Amino acid sequence: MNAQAPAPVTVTVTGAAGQIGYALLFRIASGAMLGPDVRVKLNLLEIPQAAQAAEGTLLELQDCAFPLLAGMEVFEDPVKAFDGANIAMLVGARPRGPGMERADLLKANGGIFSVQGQAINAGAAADFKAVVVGNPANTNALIAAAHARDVPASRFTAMTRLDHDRAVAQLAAKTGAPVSAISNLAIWGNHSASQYPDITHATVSGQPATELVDQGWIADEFIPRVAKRGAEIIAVRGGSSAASAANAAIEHMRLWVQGTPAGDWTSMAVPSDGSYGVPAGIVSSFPVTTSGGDYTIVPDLAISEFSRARIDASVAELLAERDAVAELGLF
Ligand SMILES: NC(=O)C1=CN([C@@H]2O[C@H](COP(=O)(O)OP(=O)(O)OC[C@H]3O[C@@H](n4cnc5c(N)ncnc54)[C@H](O)[C@@H]3O)[C@@H](O)[C@H]2O)C=CC1
Ligand SMILES: O=C([O-])CC(=O)C(=O)O
Repeated sequence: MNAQAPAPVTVTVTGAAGQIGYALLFRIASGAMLGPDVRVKLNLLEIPQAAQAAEGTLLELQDCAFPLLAGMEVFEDPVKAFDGANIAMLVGARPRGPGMERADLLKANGGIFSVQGQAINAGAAADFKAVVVGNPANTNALIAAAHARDVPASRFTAMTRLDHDRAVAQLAAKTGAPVSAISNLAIWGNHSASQYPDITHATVSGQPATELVDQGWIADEFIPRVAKRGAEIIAVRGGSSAASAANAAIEHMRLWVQGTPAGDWTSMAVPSDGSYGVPAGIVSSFPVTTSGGDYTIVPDLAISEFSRARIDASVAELLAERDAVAELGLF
């Protein structure tokens, strides 16, 4: 090893023993997220009941002999797990159990994300960046940011790249074009069934997507199919999306760190700056471009009446979630 090689990037992964964690860790260690020349140190955070399973995953990571993997450790203490973290993949969350109301779910996850926000505040690196995958992802990001007072809220984002990829794949299947021909598709709002997958600015091989599909398909098939795809996967697979969610988390962070390609954007849920009438502070999905490790909400897009109504409906749901966690004293 060259003595002057840059220090490895510390990536903290929560919920490391879960199904998304298992699909995520090996690809991060292989260089798929940060590039083929960037060494990584993996900090795996789990609850005590799952820490042994995470230790087992470490053994398998060791057995891969990844040249870029500079260290790895399992933690049960969030303060230790986030100490020096450059990047956090916040996957671990409490799933909805039998008889749990929405407020119970928000409360259980609010407890997790407030503690993790405090731990991030205590010791994360100056260039810290987080993507929240664990549901309800947008509101969990809001809670974590609120408890990390010294870290800019803009560093806490939530994942809607899976929705973005699902939408690209559906549009490709409908038009018969390869996925690589599709650009400028956007997801707005919440990572929930209220999200708005928007093809009004999308192109397929340079041609406006709206010239290739009819409005009936967009409203009655495309939007509900993408928005309810998580439930469709659960119904067909018998378990929630795992490898596709891990892939999207890698893409989210890869694009944030390495930049979006010229002429295209990605979708990320980020704290609103008031753009497009989305109240400031709400963690809502927008089309964003990225460069030099920063992101920018794409400005000045024309928003049709059809789009406006759908963005507003999803934002209303986010405001209701924010009010619910505020009532619980979590935000
Ligand atoms: N944003 C998105 O597009 C998607 C989000 N999800 C969400 O991702 C989350 C994880 O999904 P899976 O991996 O399938 O679930 P899973 O149940 O297989 O794994 C979750 C893991 O998190 C751990 N965990 C729970 N509390 C923790 C804490 N306080 N600290 C550290 N770890 C903790 C559990 O022990 C478990 O190992 C779920 O909330 C799921 O709804 C899933 C798919 C897509
Ligand atoms: O729907 C779920 O429970 C998991 C999820 O967030 C998705 O697949 O988009």
